[in-house]
Amino acid sequence: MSGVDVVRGQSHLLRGVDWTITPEQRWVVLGPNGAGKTTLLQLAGALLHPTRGEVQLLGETMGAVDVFELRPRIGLTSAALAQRIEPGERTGDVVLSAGYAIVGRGRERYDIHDLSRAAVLLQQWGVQAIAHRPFGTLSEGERKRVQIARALMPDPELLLLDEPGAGLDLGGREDLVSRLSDLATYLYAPAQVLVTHHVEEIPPGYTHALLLREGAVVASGPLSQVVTAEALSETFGLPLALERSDGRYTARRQG
Ligand SMILES: Nc1ncnc2c1ncn2[C@@H]1O[C@H](COP(=O)(O)OP(=O)(O)OP(=O)(O)O)[C@@H](O)[C@H]1O
Repeated sequence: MSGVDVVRGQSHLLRGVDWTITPEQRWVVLGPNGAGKTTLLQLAGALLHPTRGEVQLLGETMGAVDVFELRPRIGLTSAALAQRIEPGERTGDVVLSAGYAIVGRGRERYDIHDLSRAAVLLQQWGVQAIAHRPFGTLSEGERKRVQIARALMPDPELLLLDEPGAGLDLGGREDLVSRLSDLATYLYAPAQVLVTHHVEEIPPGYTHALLLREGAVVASGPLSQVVTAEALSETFGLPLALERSDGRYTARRQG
């Protein structure tokens, strides 16, 4: 992204964003409510065009490419997408049908490669035992893992995760962080962007961070240089103390 603005009416949702992601990088995007994180992810997911500036995705320039060709190359999970999944849909089919970029299993034909890839992903994300159950009967943690398995099904080149830790209990969060950490360090995994409000959710193995406040980038670059008490305090607008131990971060208000 180069000099990107997103403007709606009088509001600047994003202003002057410059951001480059290379395939081996794993980025965390941090910022308070309303900072523009979801808007940034929609740009990265070819779901939104910038008002000004240029967005290049997977070698294509937005505005000069058919977004319907680009979108299957990008895996995305978000609360908005999760709401579109039919509660009665069989969990295994939620993952399987992603190969066709549809929600729910229709009359498509799945070959043995689709079926075995879905089976591997269900197993990797710990939801194989509940693959027969309707999606609506799953816990929040199980749903989050199914959505990530679904996003990975088309073997995307870029994986975008919008607040996958939201609504999870401590055990669910820790399980998710550890699975995301495994995915981050897997050599053939896609480039990854994880949006979160909480430094506790940064998976070990993530390499870079972008901090957003009021639509503007406060800092971006290698994780250890960007996720600092000073930069986080500026981003969230309150004095914060930060600790790092075994690759995990914790933050609390200072004073
Ligand atoms: N179509 C729109 N018109 C006007 N303002 C909008 C529009 N869409 C989003 N906004 C505003 O833009 C700002 C950024 O929204 P966005 O959802 O990107 O933030 P966010 O960082 O993801 O927030 P949260 O952490 O609460 O999910 C918010 O103040 C939101 O109200």
